[in-house]
Amino acid sequence: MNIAKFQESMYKLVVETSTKLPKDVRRAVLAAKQKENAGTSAAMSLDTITNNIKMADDKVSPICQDTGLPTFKIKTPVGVNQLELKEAIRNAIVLATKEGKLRPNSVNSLTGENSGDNLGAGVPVIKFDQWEKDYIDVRLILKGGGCENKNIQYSLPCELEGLGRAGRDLDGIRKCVMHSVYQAQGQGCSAGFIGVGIGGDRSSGYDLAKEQLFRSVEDVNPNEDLRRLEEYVMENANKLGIGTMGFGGEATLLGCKVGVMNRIPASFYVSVAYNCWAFRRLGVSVDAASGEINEWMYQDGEFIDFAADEAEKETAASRSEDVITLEAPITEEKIRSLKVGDVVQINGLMYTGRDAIHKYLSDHDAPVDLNGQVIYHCGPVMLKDEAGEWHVKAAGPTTSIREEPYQGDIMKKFGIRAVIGKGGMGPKTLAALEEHGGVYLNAIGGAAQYYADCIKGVEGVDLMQFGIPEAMWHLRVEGFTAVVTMDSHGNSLHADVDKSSLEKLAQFKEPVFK
Ligand SMILES: O=C(O)C[C@H](O)C(=O)O
Ligand code: SF4
Repeated sequence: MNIAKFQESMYKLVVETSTKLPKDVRRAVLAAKQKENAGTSAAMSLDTITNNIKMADDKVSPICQDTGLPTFKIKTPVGVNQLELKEAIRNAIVLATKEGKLRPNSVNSLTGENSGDNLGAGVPVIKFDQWEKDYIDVRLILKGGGCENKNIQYSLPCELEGLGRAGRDLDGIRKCVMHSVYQAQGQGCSAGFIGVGIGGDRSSGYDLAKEQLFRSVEDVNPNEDLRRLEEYVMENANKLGIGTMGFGGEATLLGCKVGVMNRIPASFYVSVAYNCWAFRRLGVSVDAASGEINEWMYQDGEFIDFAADEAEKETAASRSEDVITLEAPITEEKIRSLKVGDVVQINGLMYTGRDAIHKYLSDHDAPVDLNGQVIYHCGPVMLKDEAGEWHVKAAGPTTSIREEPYQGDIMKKFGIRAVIGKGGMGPKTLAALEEHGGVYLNAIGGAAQYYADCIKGVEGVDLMQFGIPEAMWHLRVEGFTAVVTMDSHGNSLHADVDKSSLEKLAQFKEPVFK
């Protein structure tokens, strides 16, 4: 085996997976776009998403800033040295991180230290199997944290909100799968894809669910019951009205793949792996002697370019005359004039802050004056040039709900007027927005290239001890578009969509599969 060539092939696989969505996924995104109603927030989000896909293609830059937990599944002919392959993959990952194709994403779970190169205990995940064929099959998935957090495992029988009892049969499974889409709301950057694993134990059930994400979006399940289930879920989950980013709308689910394995008598698990629209998984077959790529997987059929009429166009929102401009410091009066549904464009400074910063700010002073300022829930991909200047390579929003325990208190403590993130926040933050005069702005999750393009300068950074994604970056932006989804008058689009989708979920209570 030419191991240097193999390493080069793995580097190509990593870069391609991070920067270019596969053909089957692109077709699913296009189909969603075609059924969304023009002029809605969901349609605007899909425009931003397709612009972003195109920008990532052109710049060979990460589609989304979150590299996820890189997971490789490899099949080798008998006799291939797997240790050697592992080392080559680790080298390829380090190189791709250095070049800004991946975000340094490997964090010591006890100390919080970011290794900086995407290596660390158990990371990346590399799983081997042997087979009788004479070539190597390597599949890679980069599944981000926001959608990973929306995975769910059901133990049957159980009671499900909206759907009642789910028993140990196909109809109980159907209810779990419908519920899994409801509970994700927009937080995993819907419209998403789900892999479902029926049976196994808690760990093999999730493995089976994730395995389904390696199927082509367009394949047909050879098991007749599972085919019916997949089709049922695709048809009906899209009636829940959750829509892209949870803004409400027609496209909630882009793919559903179900697999089954045996279980033991006492356990009956249904495990669901949720993947965002930025469904980055690819595969290659590699020649076992030369180490070269023979073939790319998931790349049959038509390539949707999202080009020409889309890429050059600004988003629907930024063309609209109703866009409200915000520039920090923002007054309370201005914030109180905003209401749910307003589209805003931010110019000027904003500060990133996510998990580590929120915890830090809850019991420390802020390193900068945050009065009237904007906090962006974002962990960007950053690169330093030779002159020591920082550049933003990808910078979409992160899931805001993780900051729910801190957000309201921090806004009041420091006088912050606006927070930007995705997926919305809960009742504690909503109450604080009303009391203090604050607003929650929902940016388009995964649109890391689109937002990186709005960032015109990096003016500083604080708290670098938390690592690149968690530091407080001072960003100068222009035309940064987001939607008001929680205002200072007690309104939350997220609470409304949750409520209406729960009502819709209840339509699916009656048995379907006998
Ligand atoms: O870590 C991130 O950048 C974001 C994460 O993928 C998320 O969806 O919240
Ligand atoms: S930010 Fe959204 S698109 Fe990116 S990995 Fe997280 S869930 Fe996926």
